[in-house]
Amino acid sequence: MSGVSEHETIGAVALDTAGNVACATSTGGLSNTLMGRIGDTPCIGSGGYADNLSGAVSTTGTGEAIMKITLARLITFNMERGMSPAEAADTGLKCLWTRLQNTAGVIVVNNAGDWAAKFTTDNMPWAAVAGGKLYYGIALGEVRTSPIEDICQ
Ligand SMILES: NC(=O)C[C@H](N)C(=O)O
Repeated sequence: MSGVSEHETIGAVALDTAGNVACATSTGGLSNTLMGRIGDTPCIGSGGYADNLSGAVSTTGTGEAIMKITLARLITFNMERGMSPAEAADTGLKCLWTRLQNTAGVIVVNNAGDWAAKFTTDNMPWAAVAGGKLYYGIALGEVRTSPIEDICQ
């Protein structure tokens, strides 16, 4: 992310065989913030949100902006209204830019197993496993695939 020092935020979203979705987000926060700053990561609806009715989201970016629009909840709300994970993520990230001129990255899975990794930052390392395949990338538009067996040796 341009101009912002990050400390390795890691997120995960998952769907199990019983139809349950889950999200997890961990972060070292941002540099040069006030002592005691909490940030968005532990705030439900901002750093992450999961609801079996729609799907799960994990976010990374500037916590103050993400919290102002409760980005993770906004994306699940978009899915509740019928959007795919990719559309819901793009719409949420567009809102973050339009309202606050801020960028972020998100990973999303819905309760049907469709998923998306979207970001408006310069890049975001991401990976997904679905249908026996590994998908991964870093740069905008980069989607590489490899058979799951290749990484399970
Ligand atoms: N890189 C990050 O995701 C930082 C985190 N969202 C925070 O503001 O604390």
